[in-house]
Amino acid sequence: MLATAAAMRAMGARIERQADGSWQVDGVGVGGLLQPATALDMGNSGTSTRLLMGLVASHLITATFIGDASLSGRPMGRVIEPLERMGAAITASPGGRLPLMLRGITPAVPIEYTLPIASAQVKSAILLAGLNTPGITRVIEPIPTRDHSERMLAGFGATLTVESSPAGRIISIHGEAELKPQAITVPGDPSSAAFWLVAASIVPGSDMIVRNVGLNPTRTGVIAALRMMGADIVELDGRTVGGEPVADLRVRHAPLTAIEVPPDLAPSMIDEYPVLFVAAAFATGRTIARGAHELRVKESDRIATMAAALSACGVAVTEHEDGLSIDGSGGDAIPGGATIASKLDHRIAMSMVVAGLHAARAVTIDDAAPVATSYPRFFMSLDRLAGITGADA
Ligand SMILES: O=C(O)C1=C[C@@H](OP(=O)(O)O)[C@@H](O)[C@H](O)C1
Ligand SMILES: C=C(OP(=O)(O)O)C(=O)O
Repeated sequence: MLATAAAMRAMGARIERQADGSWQVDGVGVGGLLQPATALDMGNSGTSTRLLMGLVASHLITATFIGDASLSGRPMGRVIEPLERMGAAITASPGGRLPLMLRGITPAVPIEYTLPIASAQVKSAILLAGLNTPGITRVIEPIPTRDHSERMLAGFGATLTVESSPAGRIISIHGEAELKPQAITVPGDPSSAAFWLVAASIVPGSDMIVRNVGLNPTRTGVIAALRMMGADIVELDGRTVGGEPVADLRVRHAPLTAIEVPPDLAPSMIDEYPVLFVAAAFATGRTIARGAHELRVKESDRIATMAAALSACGVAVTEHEDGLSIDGSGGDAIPGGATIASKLDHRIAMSMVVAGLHAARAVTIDDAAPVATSYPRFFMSLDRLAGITGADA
């Protein structure tokens, strides 16, 4: 969030954090990002990088995108290819990686693009480029991915249509519409909630309510998988917030049973595999999760990193090219007693903290700073759950 705000400011947008914690953005209008920005430091965030590349692509801006060691190793070819088709000129480091320089163009060329991989980031990058592109820019997604961008763009008044077809979902955006300012309440992130759902499921005696969890159906794969394993998760007070379904979730400790995780859940739980692997480490039997090759190109190689982390804690893990098989403890504490390399990956750090909540010996994370990437208050919430006085969540 902070990296995105800084990058947007560098391009002329006025973005301020308010005293009540909300963000105020004074828009410059579609097409109005006029200031050339030299280096945009995107920190650790692939989403921010890929979406901003899309936004810049249809503006007369030349920007250099840089990031930390993790982000600099991640593939950007997936957005470079469609954005070049729209007319942007992009010079990337070998392998289509950061640092890269992107020269946007106005007017850009509208394209029709079928996503070769299920990626909401690629879809959103193209739609954002399409906002300032004359004509209709179209994305076809054979496998549905999270649809927050479509909901948000429609809510801001973009002319956007979504149709189903035999080829998949077709999302069309008509360029050059003016967007209307809005006040938006952002629901709680289901990816962050997943840590507490697993924590309560594995720690005996737990009974927890996680408030304000976004339950967009394109994001709820982890809840479906945990329920298949026997997790006791109940939705309370279902409502709509910011155009998204939201509920409070009550989760109680429950014995978990191993499953074969259906591969078609992958797009709706891609960021939750690390913590699902932790749940599997406490289940009875062997959990098999395959079809999640995309995990290899996240903040770290999440298949290899989680295999190493769980093995170090005494869990029997078999690594596959596209996932893991994990033999669970049957609900007992895992041995623990290891220092985990989080590899600049927030989800690894938080997942292994959760694993440490029911371990015979301490689980130590070598570097917990990356947690701030997606959940700066994670440790405050944890302290509050543990009843540590003065904690705030
Ligand atoms: O659109 C988004 O905000 C995201 C989409 C996902 O990436 P892909 O859809 O590219 O897999 C996800 O892994 C990432 O953490 C956030
Ligand atoms: C936030 C995440 O990813 P990205 O860096 O791709 O935005 C994530 O994978 O959890």
